[in-house]
Amino acid sequence: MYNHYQMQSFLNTTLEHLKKHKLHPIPENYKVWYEYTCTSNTELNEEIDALMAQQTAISEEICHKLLKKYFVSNEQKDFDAARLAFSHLLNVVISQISNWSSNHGSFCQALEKCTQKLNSDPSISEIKDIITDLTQEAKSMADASNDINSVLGSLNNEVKQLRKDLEQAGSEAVTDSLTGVSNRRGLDERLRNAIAEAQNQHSDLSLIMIDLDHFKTINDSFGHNTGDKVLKLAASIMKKNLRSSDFLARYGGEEFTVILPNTNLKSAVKVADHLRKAISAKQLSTGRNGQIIGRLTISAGVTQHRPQENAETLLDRGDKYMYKAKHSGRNRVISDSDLSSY
Ligand SMILES: Nc1nc2c(ncn2[C@@H]2O[C@H](COP(=O)(O)OP(=O)(O)OP(=O)(O)O)[C@@H](O)[C@H]2O)c(=O)[nH]1
Repeated sequence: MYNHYQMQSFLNTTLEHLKKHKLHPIPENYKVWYEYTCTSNTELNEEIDALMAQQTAISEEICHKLLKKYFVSNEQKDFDAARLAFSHLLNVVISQISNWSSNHGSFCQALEKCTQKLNSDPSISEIKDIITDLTQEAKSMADASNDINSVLGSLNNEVKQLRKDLEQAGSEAVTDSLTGVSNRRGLDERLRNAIAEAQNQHSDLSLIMIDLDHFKTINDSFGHNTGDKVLKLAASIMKKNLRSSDFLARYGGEEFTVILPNTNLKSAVKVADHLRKAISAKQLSTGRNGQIIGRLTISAGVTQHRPQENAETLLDRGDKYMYKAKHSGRNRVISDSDLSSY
């Protein structure tokens, strides 16, 4: 375990490397150079040293390759660790800023002392000394202030940029790149929180599992690109037809999940049926030559959270109802009230 000063020095050195190689301070680049600075991975250090010895510029691309090569075995775990290390080091920067601020405060105190001496009826030679001290203090304070202000300014910008990159990386990690709605990871996080809230507040919580019907036929008949567009369209129709408190996620493939906080089963069934109608209302055609795709339908399983139940059981039950809706002919909604034995 590193102490505060070691971490501080790793931070400075890592940032220097990023600056020297003109790399964006994003978590991935940070991970590579932080590991290099800590010399915790001999092979990585040897490879970077060899590249630098050949005068090879360590570009974003090389950083990405190094990241994949040395940390790919458990990418998610490493990425999370990098995010944690990053957050921790941001706190170190913030504490550095506050240290500098308190130094700045002590310069002001020294100045106040000189003023007090001047007010205590000093002799002419004492006044001369005070004036000399005062001039020196004022000069060094001005110098220090300039230095501190410029360091504070650049550090502040650095921190803001790092935080922005970190937030962006965090939000990318929970967003499905095709549809723009939450991905499975984001869903898991949100569902855990929604269950905890429902349990603490004794409130209702329902869930809808949705699967697009015969989606393979769209891909097979019109191509994968058209399939992708249909997926995006389905997600955007659903998003438009949900309240802002509801949470839509792409569960995977052509399956979506909606979390509905403060919603009982009856209302959730109405929402699912509303989504089903909204999606099938649109006659779809391909963009280029306007070939008719037809109407898209969905099968949905709706279930309400039961006391003490975890996310996995809730999702499983919603999934079972959704498959039941498929097997009962598709384009329909099946819920707890239809299948109480599940
Ligand atoms: N275009 C596209 N297709 C996807 C994506 N993810 C999954 N698919 C396709 O979705 C199709 C799902 O097919 P199936 O599981 O057989 O289901 P289905 O054809 O919708 O039939 P039912 O669910 O039984 O109504 C597969 O062909 C997948 O390749 C994606 O991101 N883009």
